[in-house]
Amino acid sequence: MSKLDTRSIEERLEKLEGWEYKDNSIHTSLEFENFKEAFSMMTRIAFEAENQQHHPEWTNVYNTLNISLSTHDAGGVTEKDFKLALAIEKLIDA
Ligand SMILES: C[C@H](O)[C@H](O)[C@H]1CNC2=NC(N)=NC(=O)C2=N1
Repeated sequence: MSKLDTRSIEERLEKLEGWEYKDNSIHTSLEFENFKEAFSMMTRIAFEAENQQHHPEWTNVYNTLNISLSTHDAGGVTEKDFKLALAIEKLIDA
């Protein structure tokens, strides 16, 4: 999977509300009602990540979740990151 250039990353980001490109990754920040809701969503995302064999870098503090996606093997952002980001958006909207 080859690394996408900045222009194609920005183009794809137009369809992903709340995501931005910085530090060679795409990022989002989510806020939930409480810790249980945040961790429940992390569990759902974890199963999806395992299915895709593509995994987030993330931090959780109480009700907040910060997610960064990049493809380590490619040294940047690839289609794999957008595939996982879209799946995360679907889980959030579900
Ligand atoms: C062999 C295995 O599929 C690879 O190590 C995968 C696992 N999950 C991964 N996740 C992410 N975010 N980037 C990778 O390059 C990556 N590589």
